[in-house]
Amino acid sequence: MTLLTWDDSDTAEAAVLGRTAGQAPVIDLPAAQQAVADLLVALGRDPRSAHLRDTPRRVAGAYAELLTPAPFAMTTFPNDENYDELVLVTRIAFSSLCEHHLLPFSGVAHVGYLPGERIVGLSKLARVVRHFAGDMQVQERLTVQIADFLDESLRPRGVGVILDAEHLCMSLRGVQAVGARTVTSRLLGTLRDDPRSRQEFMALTTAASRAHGD
Ligand SMILES: Nc1nc2c(ncn2[C@@H]2O[C@H](COP(=O)(O)OP(=O)(O)OP(=O)(O)O)[C@@H](O)[C@H]2O)c(=O)[nH]1
Ligand SMILES: [Zn+2]
Repeated sequence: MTLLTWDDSDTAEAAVLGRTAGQAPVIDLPAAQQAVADLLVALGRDPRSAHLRDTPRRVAGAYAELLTPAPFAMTTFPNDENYDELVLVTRIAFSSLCEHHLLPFSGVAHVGYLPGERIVGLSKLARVVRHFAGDMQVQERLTVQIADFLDESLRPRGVGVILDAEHLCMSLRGVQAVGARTVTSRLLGTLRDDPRSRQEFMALTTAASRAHGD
C-alpha cells in the first residue's frame, strides 16, 4: 500500500516516501459521496435538504484528504562530525483515523534516533509521523511503521518512537473514558538493548510530556 524507497548509496541525500498509483488504495470520490448520501438516508435524514445537500461531497472530500498524505523527500546529510548522542523531537502533534470506527485518534509522538553515518532533516521526523498517520490505523501499527521506516531508511544505531494519543471512539462513545490516553512504543537497536540509552530516551520523553501536562 505504501511505497518506501530510498537510495542506499553513499551519496544519497534524499529518499522519497510516497504512494504510487498502483499501490495506493483507490479512492472513488463519486462512490464515496453516494455512500455518504445513503448513510444519511439510513440515519433518517434527507440528503436533498438545503442543510445537507453538500454534506456528501464534504464528507467524501474530508476522508480523501485525511487518507492521502503528501509525498516528501527524506533528506539526509552525512554525519561528518560523528555526532553520536540522541537526536530527539518531542511532542509532534498528529491525528489519524481508527480503522474500527473511522473516528480520529490524536495526540503527540516522540521520535528519536542515535545517528550512524547520516543524520536526517529534523522536520522529516515529523513528516514521517504525519505520513503514516494518513491512513486507517491502529496505534500499534502506526508506531511500528514509523520506527521501522526510520530504521530502514536512515540505518541509525537506534530508533525510539512513543505515541501518546486519545481515541475518540473510546471517549466520545462506547466506554466514554474521557481523557484516557493510549501509549505505545517501539525501540530498536541500541535504544532497546543498551540500558543507559533506553533510560535516557525514556527520561527525556517523560520530562517533555510532564512539562506540557500530557
Ligand atoms: N488495539 C487497538 N484497539 C483499538 C484501537 N483503536 C480502537 N481500538 C479498539 O478496537 C476495539 C473494537 O472492538 P469491538 O468490540 O469490535 O467494537 P465496539 O463494540 O465498538 O467496542 P467498544 O468500543 O468497547 O464499544 C475497541 O475495543 C476499541 O477501543 C487501536 O489503535 N488499537
Ligand atoms: Zn475506534
